[in-house]
Amino acid sequence: MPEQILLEQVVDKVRPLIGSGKVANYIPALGSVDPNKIAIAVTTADGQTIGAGDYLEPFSIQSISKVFSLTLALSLYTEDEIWSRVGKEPSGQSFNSLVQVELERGIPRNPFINAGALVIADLIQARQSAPKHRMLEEVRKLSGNSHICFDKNVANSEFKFSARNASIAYLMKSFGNFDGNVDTVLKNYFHYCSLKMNCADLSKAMFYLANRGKTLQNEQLVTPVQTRQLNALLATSGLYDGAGEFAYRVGMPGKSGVGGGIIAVIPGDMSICVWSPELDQNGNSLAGTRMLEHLSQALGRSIF
Ligand SMILES: NC(=O)CC[C@H](N)C(=O)O
Repeated sequence: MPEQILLEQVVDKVRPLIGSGKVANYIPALGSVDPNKIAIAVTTADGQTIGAGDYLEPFSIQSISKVFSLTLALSLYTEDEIWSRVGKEPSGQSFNSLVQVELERGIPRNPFINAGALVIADLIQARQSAPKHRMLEEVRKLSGNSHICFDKNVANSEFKFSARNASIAYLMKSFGNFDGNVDTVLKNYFHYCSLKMNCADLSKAMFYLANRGKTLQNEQLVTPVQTRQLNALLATSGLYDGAGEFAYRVGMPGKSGVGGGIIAVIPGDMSICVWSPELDQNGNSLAGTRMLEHLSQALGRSIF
């Protein structure tokens, strides 16, 4: 199990990499984040959370929310209902690619690229009243932090510059794979992405992925088999077009977001969250990936 001192060493080792990536600015409200922030937090099998760096500072979780929405959809729909509308394969394309949706007739490759997450948000919208509020309640419960909020500024900024995501949704609609009102579903999806959480919150909230589906509060959120399946999808598609490189260097199921956060899991042992806002060319946190690589080497742990 990692000790506090190890987490501090990991942060110190990687800090010099700040300056070699690029903060996402295609969502204008994200562009103003301080690139010098760096953090790691780990929740271990005994339920303890430790952290180093800015691990109590909230950031925009962005696509990490796609893990929460898929988990939620699994509780609302049968497997067939979900997997007839979205695939389970790595995309090999950027996270917001439009061409693949056209070529594959409106069925997104997996639930972690934008097209797939929009289908999942469409499914949630069809079965839940107040989906934004319900998601907020869920993440507050999973992390034990009742102060978690949406960042309205980020959500509105994304909606204002939503041409690409709206195009993806309309293209899927043209193939009959999108039922709801596009603007309504986009607004829900952007709110999920705009959730502000810190590394400690996220490592706690993702604990169920390391604990056979049981949350820190000892609730069975998904079954042990579903947990294994979620981790398999995270290992193959959680880091977009960088999933192979991430598997090679880090060797854990993981999910990144363009806010610079990455969550990762060692099943049975721990859930981890790192944060550093500058991204690599695939849209994954550059120093964040490196922190996970150092941690996995120091612990001698990987799923492979
Ligand atoms: N990779 C990401 O984190 C992308 C999420 C972002 N909200 C988008 O839709 O573009």
